[in-house]
Amino acid sequence: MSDELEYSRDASVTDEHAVRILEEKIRTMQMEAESLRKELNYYKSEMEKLLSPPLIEAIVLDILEDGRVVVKSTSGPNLVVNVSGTVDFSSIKVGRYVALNQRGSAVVEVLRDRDDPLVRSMEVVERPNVRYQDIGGLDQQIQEVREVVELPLKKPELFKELGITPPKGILLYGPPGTGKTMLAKAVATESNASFIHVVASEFAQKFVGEGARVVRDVFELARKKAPSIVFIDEIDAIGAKRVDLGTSGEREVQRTLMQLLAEIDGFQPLDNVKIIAATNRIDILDPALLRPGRFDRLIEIPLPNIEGRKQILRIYLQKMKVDNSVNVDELAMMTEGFSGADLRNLCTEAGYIAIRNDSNVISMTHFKSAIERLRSKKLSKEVVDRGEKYV
Ligand SMILES: Nc1ncnc2c1ncn2[C@@H]1O[C@H](COP(=O)(O)OP(=O)(O)OP(=O)(O)O)[C@@H](O)[C@H]1O
Repeated sequence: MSDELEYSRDASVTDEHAVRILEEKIRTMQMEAESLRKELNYYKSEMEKLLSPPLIEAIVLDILEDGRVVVKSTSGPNLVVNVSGTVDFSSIKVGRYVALNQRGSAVVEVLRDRDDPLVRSMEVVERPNVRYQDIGGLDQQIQEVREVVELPLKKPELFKELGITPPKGILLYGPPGTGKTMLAKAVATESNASFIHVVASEFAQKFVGEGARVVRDVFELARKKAPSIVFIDEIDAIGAKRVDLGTSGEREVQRTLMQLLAEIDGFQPLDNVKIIAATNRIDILDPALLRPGRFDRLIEIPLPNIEGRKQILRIYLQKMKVDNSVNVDELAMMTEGFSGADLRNLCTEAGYIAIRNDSNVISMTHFKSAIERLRSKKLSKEVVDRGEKYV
């Protein structure tokens, strides 16, 4: 091969390499340009936001037939305004917060519904459908709740006549999954009362700065829906013993608790609103909650004993297709330490095992496998709860 040929091959390899490098550079720069373009758009839109005039917040009071609405601006008079064509008219409702343009002449935006989070963490059931007979192993507790909640709601005159005051609030305490919520719902059903279910831990978290207002709203609703039962689950989230109130979060929880106490104190024992609270941690509750006239009737809802477990199992088994091998007494003996919720899960699990085994009826063998499975699940959960899990 001549020197000349060798040189020209070398030159063409070098050129190819240079082209590849240049192409790579172009690609990188194109990507940079794209990202700079995005950044530019972001800053442009931020600048627009800063320069745009502020809107006026208002609440809708009425919707007129001609398509205009009456609003009350949060700091001013009532106004009759038009609704901008960009707004979905069907989303405008009385009581909804909207934004008016700067001149205050038209609704230009419908704002997030303020009540949304409240509604989400508060369930209102006009008539729950849990009955006393759906609850197993709590006969004595049911009896007590009937006397102190159901009877005063149904027959207040009886108490007036005899001159006795029933408790305004009762506290159900005991381990998770033992039927506290069920019991509260059942009293509401049997007393023909509305059931307002609030989870205290949720509103302590969700309503930063608004806990006290939410408590007020809950009780206002309870009065409107009376006869009613306000069920406050996990009350320890707002009713734990006072800590040193160093942080604003602690002060907030404290304000929520004070409002709750004020609401309870505002009721008369024979008003047709009753408060049932529930906790797994009675040991940490603020004694202020347990003073006479507040939650002064404490009812323990323990894990079911063997008789209780039999009763609960019977409730669930009667709805299931089981064969003759299934022995309730034996199952109750094998499930020491199980809560009502665990027993319900056991029945469901046994059903799944039967399905997996192509069986159209549930047998004792299915139950035994389900117990094994649930026991090991419970065990690993306990380990995790105690923080003993190795990672
Ligand atoms: N005593 C019981 N009888 C029948 N079913 C029960 C019983 N206890 C619990 N269950 C079943 O377990 C489910 C959960 O129970 P529930 O919510 O009432 O427990 P809880 O004590 O309120 O628990 P938590 O403290 O976790 O809120 C119920 O919906 C029901 O299916």
